[in-house]
Amino acid sequence: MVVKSRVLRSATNGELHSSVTPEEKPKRAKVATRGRKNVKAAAVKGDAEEPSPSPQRRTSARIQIKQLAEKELLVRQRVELPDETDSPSKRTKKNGPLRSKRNTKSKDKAVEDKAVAVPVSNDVTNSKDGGASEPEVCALEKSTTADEGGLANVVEKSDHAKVKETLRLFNKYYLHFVQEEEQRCKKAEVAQKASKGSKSKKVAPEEDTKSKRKRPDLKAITKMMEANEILNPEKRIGNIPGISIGHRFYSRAEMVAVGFHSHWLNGIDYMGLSYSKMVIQYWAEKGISGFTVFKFRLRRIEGQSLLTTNQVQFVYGRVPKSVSEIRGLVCEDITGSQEDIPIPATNLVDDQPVAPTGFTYCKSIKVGHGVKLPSNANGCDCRGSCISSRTCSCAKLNGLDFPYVHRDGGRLIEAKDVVYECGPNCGCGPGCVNRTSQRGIKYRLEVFRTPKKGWAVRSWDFIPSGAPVCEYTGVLSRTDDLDHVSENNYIFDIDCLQTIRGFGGRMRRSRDASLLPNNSADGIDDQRSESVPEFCVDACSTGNIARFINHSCEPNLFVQCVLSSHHDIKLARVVLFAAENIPPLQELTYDYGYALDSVYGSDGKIKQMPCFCGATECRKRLF
Ligand SMILES: C[S@@+](CC[C@H](N)C(=O)[O-])C[C@H]1O[C@@H](n2cnc3c(N)ncnc32)[C@H](O)[C@@H]1O
Repeated sequence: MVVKSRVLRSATNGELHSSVTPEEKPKRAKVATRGRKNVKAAAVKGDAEEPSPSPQRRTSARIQIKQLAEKELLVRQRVELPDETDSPSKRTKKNGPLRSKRNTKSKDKAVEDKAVAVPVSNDVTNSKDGGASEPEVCALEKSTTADEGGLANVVEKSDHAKVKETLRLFNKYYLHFVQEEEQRCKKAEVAQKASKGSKSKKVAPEEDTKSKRKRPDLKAITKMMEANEILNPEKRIGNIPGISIGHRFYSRAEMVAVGFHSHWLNGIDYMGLSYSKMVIQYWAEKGISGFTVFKFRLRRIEGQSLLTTNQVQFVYGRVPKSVSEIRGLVCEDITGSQEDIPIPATNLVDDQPVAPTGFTYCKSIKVGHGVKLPSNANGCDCRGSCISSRTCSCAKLNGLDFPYVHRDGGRLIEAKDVVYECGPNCGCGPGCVNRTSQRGIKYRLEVFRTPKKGWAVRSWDFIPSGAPVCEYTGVLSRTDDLDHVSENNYIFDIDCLQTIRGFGGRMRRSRDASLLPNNSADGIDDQRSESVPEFCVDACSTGNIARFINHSCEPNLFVQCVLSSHHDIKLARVVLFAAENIPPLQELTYDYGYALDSVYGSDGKIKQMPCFCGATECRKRLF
């Protein structure tokens, strides 16, 4: 059997809610907010301070406006905004039709309406750069669906897919703007150095660029608002389709992207009086640190099931703090110290737990018999680190840009046909951003035993979208040479051309302007008939952690062909990247990319293998 490469697909499942019945209030209200980390917004602060049963204190409209303005000012001091004097109304106008529509009720109008604030949102003080900060766990309730099959399933399926797609789109925009920001900073740095050298005080880079500065996450959100790409733009009370309990958001902006928050800044949102029947009671109190704390007593929506602490906090389990804490440890390091970070194996499944055996760990590709690697390509002339995409010849191959951003040790901005990295003949050093996938494994991975899929892989660390996880290593072989092998579950065909063209039901990638140095896009299409992969990586007897990564119909990794030393796409390196923000302990998976009924046994009959990925959109078969 052949394990084939694949591209990303869609998301996780579920729905949510935010209310509690008055009787259940003290316990569950606490649960509902405790899962949300990094929470300093007024509504959530209320969590730390048990809602008081004392008489309700109403706050006048004037005071409410003042408090909101104070809060906004406070937040604006903590995050860098492009124009310090911009008023909220001015910003609304800038943000396009959708934003305008959603903000048609200004704060003043809300107060006129005697609007009831609803704690749709939480933290107002996210990380300064808006990047992957502390995750925010969805502490909301999964609603029960009366009809578990048929149509209901279809609706649910597409909701989850939409959430996943929206978050991926957001992360793509986000990384594009991160790149823009990194380039701006670099320019400013260079200009500053130049101005230090010269006596004239003509350049004031900080001042010069300050007006252009804006957080990449906010830019991404603005872009999505302008393009009407925000999911669930209408405010609502109750569950948001496609988001399950325990879903982790990694920035406030992600929550805005899926419609969980309607504003990236405000901690508390409001809805008109018509919704007042949902809020039993609200009041304001002085919190322990002097802030005004708004508290809300919400009514549980009819039919909504109970929410438990487990659902909110322990969806993925607990990350061990040391080797002694690892349950079911069967091997301390399957890599035999080859990787910088040990990879333990655990087995809590078998009665007599054993470690993975039958292979030799090898962190890099071994060139097999009958395979000759092409000579190294000419490199770029950059020094130290590649900075200018206009002068770096490797950047030119990537469509006149670097495919990675520096953030988090290097993240791929988006999946590409091929990524051209700097190689042995390049003038830059190992720290160059365009060598991101060559730096080895940087997350704490674990091989663990599953009941139905054999071994599997997960990470103890959060993995941000676009981060390289590992290369698929093994013996680089000719596919013809392995044709006679009947049972080998660890062969990865190097089928970049199929990936590029979207063959076999695969998602076609957006065409890269600079595709291959000597091949036009048409040239690649011409090779359609010759697209049977000539080479593969066989990880059966020799391989690395990638050989343990299972297939999923809704994967969180994607396969990226990378060329770093030579430029022969038939022998490209196969690297697995995070397709989305991956929370700790979630199984790492990619789509093996089999077309159904495409695998034949030695008897000439179609072979089938059941899929146990457990995804809502599972095809039920691997092939
Ligand atoms: C590359 S190996 C993955 C690691 C493997 N689970 C192991 O124990 O070594 C591929 C094999 O894992 C199993 N596998 C992977 N994903 C699966 C899935 N979604 N459902 C069922 N089996 C799966 C199949 O036996 C497949 O041929």
